[in-house]
Amino acid sequence: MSLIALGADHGGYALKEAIKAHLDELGVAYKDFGCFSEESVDYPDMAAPPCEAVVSGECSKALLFCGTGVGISIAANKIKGIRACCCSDIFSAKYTRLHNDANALCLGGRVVGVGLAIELVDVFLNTDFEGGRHATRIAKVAALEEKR
Ligand SMILES: O=C(CO)[C@H](O)[C@H](O)COP(=O)(O)O
Repeated sequence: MSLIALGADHGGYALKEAIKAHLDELGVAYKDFGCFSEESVDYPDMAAPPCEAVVSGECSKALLFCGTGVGISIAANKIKGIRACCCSDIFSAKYTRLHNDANALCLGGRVVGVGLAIELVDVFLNTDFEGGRHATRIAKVAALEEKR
């Protein structure tokens, strides 16, 4: 598995650290774009560097964390080429890969526990895009980006 980009604000910092320990156990390589403490930071600032690493091809996917997972997903989805999904259930984490080819998973450190977060990350990282009719729809999403 290629390099995974990690990013978090202070509300997601502790969960990011827990997921790093899990990725270490699995031997999955990652690049941590911060934050590096629970000092307050702004989630748009923390979303941009890992998402840009995905868009540039340096990293294959991003795992993003804030308090709810929502703010950092909103910010991530402003970056051209990013398809970010905020998930707290396994079905959505699986289908956002199968149908949406999501390249960023956003988790809420104040919403999900470590055990569920690990399962969400595992299904997200290990599920491939189905393509076919879904590729047509992804192309239409990309066309919407071009209109901005
Ligand atoms: O979840 C978030 C964004 O969606 C942030 O982590 C949350 O808003 C931070 O809140 P506070 O500054 O009160 O710690």
